[in-house]
Amino acid sequence: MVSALVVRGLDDAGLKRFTPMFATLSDHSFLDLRMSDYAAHGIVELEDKQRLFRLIKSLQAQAPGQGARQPALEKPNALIDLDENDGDLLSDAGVAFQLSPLSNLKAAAPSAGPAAAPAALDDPPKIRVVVRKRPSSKKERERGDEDVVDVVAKVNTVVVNEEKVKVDLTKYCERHAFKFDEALDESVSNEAVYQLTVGPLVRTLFRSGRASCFAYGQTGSGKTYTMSPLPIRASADIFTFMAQPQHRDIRLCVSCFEIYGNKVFDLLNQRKKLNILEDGKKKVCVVGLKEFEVEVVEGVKALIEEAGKQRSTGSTAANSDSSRSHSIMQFALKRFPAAPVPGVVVRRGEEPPEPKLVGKISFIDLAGSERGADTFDNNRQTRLEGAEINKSLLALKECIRALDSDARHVPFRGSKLTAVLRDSFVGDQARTVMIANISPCSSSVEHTLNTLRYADRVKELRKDKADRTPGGVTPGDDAYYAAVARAAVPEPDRERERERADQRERERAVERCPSPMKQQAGGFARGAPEGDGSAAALAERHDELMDSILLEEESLVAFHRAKLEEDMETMRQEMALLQEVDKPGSEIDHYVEQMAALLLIKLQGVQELQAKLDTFKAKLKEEEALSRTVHKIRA
Ligand SMILES: Nc1ncnc2c1ncn2[C@@H]1O[C@H](COP(=O)(O)OP(=O)(O)OP(=O)(O)O)[C@@H](O)[C@H]1O
Repeated sequence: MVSALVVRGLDDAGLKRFTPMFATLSDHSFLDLRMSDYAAHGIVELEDKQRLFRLIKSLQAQAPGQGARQPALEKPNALIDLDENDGDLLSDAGVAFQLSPLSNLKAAAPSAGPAAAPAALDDPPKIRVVVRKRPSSKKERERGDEDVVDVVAKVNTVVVNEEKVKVDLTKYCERHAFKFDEALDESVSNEAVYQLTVGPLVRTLFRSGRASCFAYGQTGSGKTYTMSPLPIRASADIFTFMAQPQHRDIRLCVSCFEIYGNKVFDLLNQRKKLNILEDGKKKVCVVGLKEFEVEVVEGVKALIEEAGKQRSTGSTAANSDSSRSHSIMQFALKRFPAAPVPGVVVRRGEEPPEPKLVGKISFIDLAGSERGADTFDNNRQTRLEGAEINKSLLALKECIRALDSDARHVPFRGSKLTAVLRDSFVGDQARTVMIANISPCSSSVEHTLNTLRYADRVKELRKDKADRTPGGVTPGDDAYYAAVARAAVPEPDRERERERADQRERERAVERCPSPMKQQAGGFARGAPEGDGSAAALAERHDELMDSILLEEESLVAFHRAKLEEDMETMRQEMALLQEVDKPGSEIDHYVEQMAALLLIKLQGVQELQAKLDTFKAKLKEEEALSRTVHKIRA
């Protein structure tokens, strides 16, 4: 007979009337029910099936040893109508932040709350890579855009069926299989996503944990849909922990900012531009970022809503509302010193100490991954943004790989994004979850493969390599998929492909360093392209140029600002000199000498600024010409 836990779960899921139908089952058999069994228990309506599926998933996710207990999933027939959810992210999030049926039960139990989670989740792995496939939309189905992605949840494998054409014009299907820590199909709810990703990280925050959760994928693959509910849901668990006596002095502080191009903006303070500085202890600070103390889930929800409104989007040739920025929401758990006793005067120098950071988690909704390729068409601004996106996604991958392989050096300086997330990548307490979002459609197959390759490479340095080797699939009812998962991509080919990509990345990384190699790139920028004039070679040179433009843009603006301050100082000295010369008995020789010195300073300043501007302008011109040439060759 099912336990009271399941009975309550059915009740909360709106399936109370079906409880008698499961009366003869044990909890174990209930959790192993497949969709084809539902009808035998009276569940025939689509909506009821969906509810039951989510309930089982949610209970499985929280059951001890859940990883091993996943039943083989059948391919659901587009249970979720994508269009019904369009534009309704926060209302979805609103549903998701309510505790799952199981969490409700836990909260009611004596050893309640997230603290009662299974021991296996007590020390989550350093990184987890999870893939989530979104359902196809009504529009996509209507235009016959086929679903080419199979998720074999039982073995956490994603299979992409890519249609190809031979030279004799016959069609064939190339299958690509990838294995991840978790492969989630279109029927998996946001609640289940939370339980499998961020949920286990929350407790670590109360033990000095530093966590980050990234949503990666092409535009429209479901990043925002996946990411928006996670902080809301996490805050519900955080508040439950905070209610425990040992955590009463801890408070939740929320901030949210955006990296757009290579600039940082506060999304909770009218998009105020922010600066990033590294202090003496190598701590990277986002200067002036506004932080809000929040006490209820609704508060977090309101802040997400506000940040969403402020998040900027740019228009591109391909998509008029694509997301071209990384948005980062941070939760800082801070321990506040006891409040001063009322009436007791605090003397100067005896102010209470600053609040102490206990734990931190960042939720990062990344820019559309395909935007990194926007480097040839469109206007210059879009090209520069594309280059910055490319650079940051590459740097991010390297940082996560370094974290996973316990590397001593974490290359967080590779981009603004990784620089601001530095503390998530260093130290024993750092934990990262990458959620790679994919579209099911045949029209997106190339981007889907790129996303899966990126996610695959993020985890490939893992020490426990056996854990990530494709295969190990038990033949049975999933024999077809098992065969595909093992045999689709021959391992030597994959190795060769990885080596080639590694080589390319290494070459680019060298170019980014301020070294003689870098100066060569600068030399190229000034001179005419030499040697190989093929599109690939030009594109590579264009990449280098973009990198140096991005770096120099910042230094040019900083130099201009510094010069302006110098000018103001010179002006003050000129004013003083003028006042002095007007006084009776002033020495004209002194005036002439001083004035000449000040003019020289001004002149040198203008010349230096002009030289920097000319160099920069030449690079812009060069970039423009090169991007047009590559675009033409490729068109
Ligand atoms: N798992 C899902 N279930 C149902 N609908 C989904 C799911 N994932 C995404 N969608 C829907 O797909 C559409 C695109 O999703 P979303 O806006 O999250 O994409 P995105 O990757 O954030 O795109 P962008 O990079 O442009 O911000 C939305 O209408 C969203 O509601």
